[in-house]
Amino acid sequence: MDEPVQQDDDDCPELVPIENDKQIPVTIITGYLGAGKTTLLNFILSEQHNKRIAVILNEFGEGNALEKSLAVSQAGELYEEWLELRNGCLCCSVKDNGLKAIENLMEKKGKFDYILLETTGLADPGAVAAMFWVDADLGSDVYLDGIVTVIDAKYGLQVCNDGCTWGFLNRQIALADLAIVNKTDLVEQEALQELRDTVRSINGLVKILETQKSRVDLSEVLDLHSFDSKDSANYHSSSFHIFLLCFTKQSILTVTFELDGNLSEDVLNIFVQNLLWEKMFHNKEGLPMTVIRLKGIVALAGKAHQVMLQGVHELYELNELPQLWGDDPRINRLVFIGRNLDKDILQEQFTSTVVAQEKGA
Ligand SMILES: Nc1nc2c(ncn2[C@@H]2O[C@H](COP(=O)(O)OP(=O)(O)OP(=O)(O)O)[C@@H](O)[C@H]2O)c(=O)[nH]1
Ligand SMILES: [Zn+2]
Repeated sequence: MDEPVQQDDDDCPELVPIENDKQIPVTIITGYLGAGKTTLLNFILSEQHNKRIAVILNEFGEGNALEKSLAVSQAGELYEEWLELRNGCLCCSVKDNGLKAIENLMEKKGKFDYILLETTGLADPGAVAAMFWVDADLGSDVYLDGIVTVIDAKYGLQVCNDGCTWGFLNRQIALADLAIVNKTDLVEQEALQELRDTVRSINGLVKILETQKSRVDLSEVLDLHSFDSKDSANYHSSSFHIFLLCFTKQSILTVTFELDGNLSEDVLNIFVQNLLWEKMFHNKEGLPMTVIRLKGIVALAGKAHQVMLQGVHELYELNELPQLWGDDPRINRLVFIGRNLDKDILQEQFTSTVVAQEKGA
């Protein structure tokens, strides 16, 4: 039976929305820096699903413009809203921004029937998920369908065992309904088994899938209804309570800069290898800069297309994008996330090696 529809007195008749009392499922996609979240999101969007899917990206640091352009360039005409985290501390900032983003989405309700929310690699999914619980009490238009945590098969264990970052991934695994162990092409069976055991030891209930390029069967990811029963709701909200404790990002910093001009691919490779492999650059305290995640759009000499730079720990790749520079200024935009980063030194190194060499050539 239909519930009586409540209407405001001052509603103009023609503005009354088409009745749509169906709640929209939200899947939270979480996982450490560079694990393959955006790859999963793009894979879901490109698969046959007969759903109109909205995407919300959760932002860490200052790399907004770049994150946006990366998402747009990869996923084409998807609809986006942005969650911005000013200081990187989710529990302090996600709630208001998050609800606002959802409200904005709600205004466009009817245009889509599923929401995918990618959190930053340093997000506490508990804080993000709790946002939906709060709202659920108020009779929300959305419901949390499930939390999916993407884990890097190569670097997952390293992160798990590293005291500094231990917390992020463990929280992400602890709260997951589904764990996707991605990048299985980069590891041997033995390492994979060790990772599986670690995931299982953190979360005894989680379903574990193994993927390359985050290719999953959509039925394993969407419409999980993980939180449907009251019992599981109670179980989860009590864990949210624990995970909502405020924690800082410790020494992980984001550095972004933009520089115009064409870069030589060879010299760029040398810079990236010096940074990621040789750990050649140091901050003012003399500590080596360690990059966990590197992203960029670069203009390579002689190339009409934009080129995307992607790095995760020591691995990196350069890929030509479909986008042409055209009349746009050829500006290189770079985002570095890691420890002991110093913007001035990094930018100066980049300029003196990559940009200067190119100019001198
Ligand atoms: N070798 C290999 N690389 C992969 C695989 N899946 C994704 N990648 C690469 O890993 C890098 C990071 O992928 P993203 O999907 O951007 O990772 P993310 O988790 O969204 O990254 P952040 O949002 O920055 O935390 C990209 O260069 C991908 O091409 C995989 O199965 N194997
Ligand atoms: Zn991403």
